[in-house]
Amino acid sequence: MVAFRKMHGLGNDFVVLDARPRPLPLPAETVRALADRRRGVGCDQVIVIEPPRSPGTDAWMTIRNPDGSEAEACGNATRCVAALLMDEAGKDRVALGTLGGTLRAERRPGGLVAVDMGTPRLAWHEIPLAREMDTLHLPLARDGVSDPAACSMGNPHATFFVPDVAALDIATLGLSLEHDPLFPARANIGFAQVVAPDRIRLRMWERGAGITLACGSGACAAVVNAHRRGLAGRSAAVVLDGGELNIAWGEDGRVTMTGPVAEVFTGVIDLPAIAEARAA
Ligand SMILES: N[C@H](CCC[C@H](N)C(=O)O)C(=O)O
Repeated sequence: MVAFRKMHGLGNDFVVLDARPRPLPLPAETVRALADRRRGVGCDQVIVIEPPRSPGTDAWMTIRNPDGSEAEACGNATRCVAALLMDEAGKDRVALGTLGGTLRAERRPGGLVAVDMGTPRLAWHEIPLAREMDTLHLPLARDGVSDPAACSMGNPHATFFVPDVAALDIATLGLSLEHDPLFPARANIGFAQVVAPDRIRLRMWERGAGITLACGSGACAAVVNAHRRGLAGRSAAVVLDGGELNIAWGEDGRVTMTGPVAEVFTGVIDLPAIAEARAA
């Protein structure tokens, strides 16, 4: 049996496992079973805390999508795991190693957590895209949306700017765009309505997960891409279905994301058993 914590950031929810005491091999079918909202615990991502892999970091964080794929970044989960580690150690700041780089987090008033999400990667091959092009204007369109901007926060993001996010069929658009051949590693798809230079309404289709109530890296990408397009300032409140994140793209090039965290319940689970039961 393995203990887990159920956490979320603005409703973007996670099953958090702790593999620091001992390795926790997670084959794709086990991740899919854990994330299954009817036959498992249910979550948007499975997060595994592992021993640190580089000096100066407190732990390593592995991010798995419900389809079993691994992601390089997860802003909302980073806040949750950072809060967990700070509470555990009685510290006010921690550093987490991820595939997307080292992320430093610290407590903010009101139970909020701020994460330095690093510098966005803006070149076509860093997103990555299938061929050389201007990442500010991608030749991509579907019903009613076109001309997105792209950047990477460690994970790939395309942001479409639209007049009314409520009018879009995100499920249909998102599924098709995530798998467009322009994105050799697929992509997270954001639909952003710039309400004001410091306020963006954002709905997300996440790579490997589908529609989520919030996406931290997606919120960072939306502010970066909006600013690059001259549509917003360097900081903005990003209003997602699940609530608001504060995003600031500093003059130093680094993006800071600030938002809440929540732990809902804990439990124990037999990982091999749920994978077998789901496969039955
Ligand atoms: N689906 C994303 C990972 C989770 C990102 C999101 N939950 C966040 O808060 O950043 C990807 O495959 O890149």
